[in-house]
Amino acid sequence: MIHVGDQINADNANWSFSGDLTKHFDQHIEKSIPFYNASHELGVSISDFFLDDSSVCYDLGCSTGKLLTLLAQHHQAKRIQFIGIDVETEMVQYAQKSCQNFSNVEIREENLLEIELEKADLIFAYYTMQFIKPKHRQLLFNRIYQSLNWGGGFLLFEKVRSPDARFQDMMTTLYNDYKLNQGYSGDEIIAKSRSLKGVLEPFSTAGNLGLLERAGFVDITTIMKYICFQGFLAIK
Ligand SMILES: C[S@@+](CC[C@H](N)C(=O)[O-])C[C@H]1O[C@@H](n2cnc3c(N)ncnc32)[C@H](O)[C@@H]1O
Repeated sequence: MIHVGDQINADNANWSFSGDLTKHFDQHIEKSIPFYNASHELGVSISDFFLDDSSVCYDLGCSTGKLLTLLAQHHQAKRIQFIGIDVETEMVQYAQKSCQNFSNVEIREENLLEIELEKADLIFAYYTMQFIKPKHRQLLFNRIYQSLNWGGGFLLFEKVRSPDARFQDMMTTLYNDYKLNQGYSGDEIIAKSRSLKGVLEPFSTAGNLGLLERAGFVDITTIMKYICFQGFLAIK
């Protein structure tokens, strides 16, 4: 029997990266995040400044392994060790398949909150930290800083909140327009934002800079910004 409110509650605060989403994930994220492919391409170009033959490079929250395949292709001639980490079994299995032709790419099923990171020259976290509970987030930024070699880079892409309510209203409206233009219906947009309650928790630009600085980063720049999406490059 269906009770009043069942439908409303079905999509409330229950977003998950598991199950069927994996198969459509790349299409879904490309449609949902402006300049998503461009942000990957930029990351690959920037990696030239940090990676050499002996480097370790992490992709934290690697999902389907798309960025790792681009990186591994780009650096084919080098013996870089690429490590992707994701907590969702289906994502990990999908990523392992996508990356199976690259012997130097390893995908690990691990919770970022429970692992030790090896010394690395470059760490990517694209739209992942926003899913780490705020109470744990600083700890993870600290670990990222500690695991980087001196001169190593951290590429962080996040959805960001605005510095005040007027800007936030504008950005929400602009982003809703963007999603409508991408073919999402109003119902789909509302259902997704309801499902993300308490799961996706974006910080503002200043909030992210605070996390980076408290972790120890001094040299930080913005490499991309569009509506409510921002890419930061921090160098140790
Ligand atoms: C928005 S997706 C990341 C997209 C991906 N980085 C890309 O560039 O296409 C967020 C990913 O982070 C993973 N994730 C969330 N919390 C995690 C955690 N505690 N440990 C490991 N992975 C986590 C999710 O399973 C999901 O695959």
